Amino acid sequence: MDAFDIFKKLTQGARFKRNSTRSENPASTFTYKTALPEKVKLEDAEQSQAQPESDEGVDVDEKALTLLGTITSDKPKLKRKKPSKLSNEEREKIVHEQAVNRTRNQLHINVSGSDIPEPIVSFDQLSIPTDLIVNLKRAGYNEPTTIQKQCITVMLEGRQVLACAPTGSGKTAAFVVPLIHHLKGPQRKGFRAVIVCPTRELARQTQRECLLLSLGRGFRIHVIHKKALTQYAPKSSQKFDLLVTTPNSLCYLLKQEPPVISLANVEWLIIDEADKLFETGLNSFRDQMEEILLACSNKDRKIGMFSATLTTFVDEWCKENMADFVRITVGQKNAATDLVDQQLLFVGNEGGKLLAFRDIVRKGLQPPVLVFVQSKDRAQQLFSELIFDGINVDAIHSDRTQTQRDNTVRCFREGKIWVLICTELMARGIDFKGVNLVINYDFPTSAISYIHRVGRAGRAGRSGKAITFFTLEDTVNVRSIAHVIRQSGCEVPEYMLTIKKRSKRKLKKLKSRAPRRELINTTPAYQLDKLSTNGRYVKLPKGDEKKKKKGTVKGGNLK
Ligand SMILES: Nc1ncnc2c1ncn2[C@@H]1O[C@H](COP(=O)(O)OP(=O)(O)OP(=O)(O)O)[C@@H](O)[C@H]1O
Repeated sequence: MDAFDIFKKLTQGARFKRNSTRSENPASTFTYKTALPEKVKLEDAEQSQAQPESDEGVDVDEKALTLLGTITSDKPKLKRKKPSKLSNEEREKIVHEQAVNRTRNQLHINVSGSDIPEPIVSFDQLSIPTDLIVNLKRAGYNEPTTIQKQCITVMLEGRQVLACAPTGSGKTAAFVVPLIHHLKGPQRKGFRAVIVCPTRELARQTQRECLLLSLGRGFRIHVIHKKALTQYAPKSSQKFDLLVTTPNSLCYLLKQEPPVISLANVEWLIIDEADKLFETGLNSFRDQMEEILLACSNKDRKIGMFSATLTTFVDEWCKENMADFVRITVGQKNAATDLVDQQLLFVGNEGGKLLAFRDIVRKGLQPPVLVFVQSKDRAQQLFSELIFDGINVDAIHSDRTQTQRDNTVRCFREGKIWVLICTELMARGIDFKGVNLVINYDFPTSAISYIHRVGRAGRAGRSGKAITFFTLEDTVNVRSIAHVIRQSGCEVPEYMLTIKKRSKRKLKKLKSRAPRRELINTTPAYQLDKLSTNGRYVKLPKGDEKKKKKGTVKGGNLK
């Protein structure tokens, strides 16, 4: 759709006087889009990065930008022929385009870019070798999900993409299938594709999906692990075709003198959870991403950006750095999945949270359940409380060793752990099959964080439930999340939507630092033998310590 089409749509039904400006394309006079810098450099962009969400959870200005983002005044002005002067071929083309647009509307697919291939209905329509189709079916993917319908065709044509689709909607396969198709088979030329993800757990999961969908092709797909970081040899990387990595691990290898890894042959760079990887602030990945982009020095390198939530910065960056890219959005941008029944629960104070949690357990817990807290200390504290409740519970966070993290994830996947307490580490991308319930024990610090947390349930078309606790202190932050919940079709009490807005500065502060909270602890003071100030260690009451040794106390193995 060009500027003229958009102007026509926006002014449908309006009458215009004949005047001297009639020959001009009126859309070109729109000034919604501010001029962009010559080249948006990663480090310059801090200023231009919009808040991921406004007070309402979704950036309204950003929406306007998306709608009008494709309008650029330097586009050649198209002279529209009168319908009567169109050739049959031209008329057929228009009818076809209208049919494709109708299909996209029905699927809630929004695209921008030029010459975008139409969405497929079934995998069989793809011009890819049958072994890939067989692998898809073997994985249980009988029909493409909405994002796959549009994204796979676009990427198969070698086009760069920026794709935003709800959590659990199959974005991974949407980029893995075209990648495998483009890489064809192993070539021993070193890495030709790199997938960057924010956590190692997600990298491992993506590696598994790559292996599953490329079965029979003989690809060597590598995830850099801690041991390999010290033993990595440039020669060994020649054997591999595809690298799935976190920015930290990859940059560690790139920084070695001499560098132990080369990305010069990379043809495709996939940035999963793009908004997270391009975020600014303390411990952000922005600098590493810049290094990685520079290291992928092949001039024909293509980029694919994926996430369930996107920021204006990512959008602007793509416009400036990715030639002829296609933007694909499925459903509403920055919205929570509508497959999850969401509820906000007022619990009064910190003590009320434990009562509410135990009440949920008493009414009947349907595992697997994920419980999100705001810090690793709180994960440990909650674990120490729940371990005596007779629930198979464990906790995962960045202070645990990689082996512990891997074991915990495996046990949770196998159903040996029913309740997994986790931090933001597990909020993005992780696909635990059939999570029935997500509990936000600690209120998320932003609407974006909320969207990803609740998105651990309601995946691949299944339904799920999310309960978010809030205390008196959290009340002022409820509004933005209440709007997200309402937007995804769930009910929220009217008063929550009208709570006084917080200033942008306060929201930004909250996003970077979660509020201080009381320790999670119900042990009476006289039994608190040694509770360290950071609440990390609660000495077990006497009898229980023995029980634990005997293995009669259910629970994980937090150290
Ligand atoms: N075509 C399909 N048919 C059935 N299931 C599918 C299909 N494609 C993907 N899935 C399944 O859907 C689930 C979610 O997929 P995936 O993890 O790729 O979602 P996502 O969109 O990347 O989510 P997130 O935004 O949370 O990272 C996975 O269990 C995957 O196996």
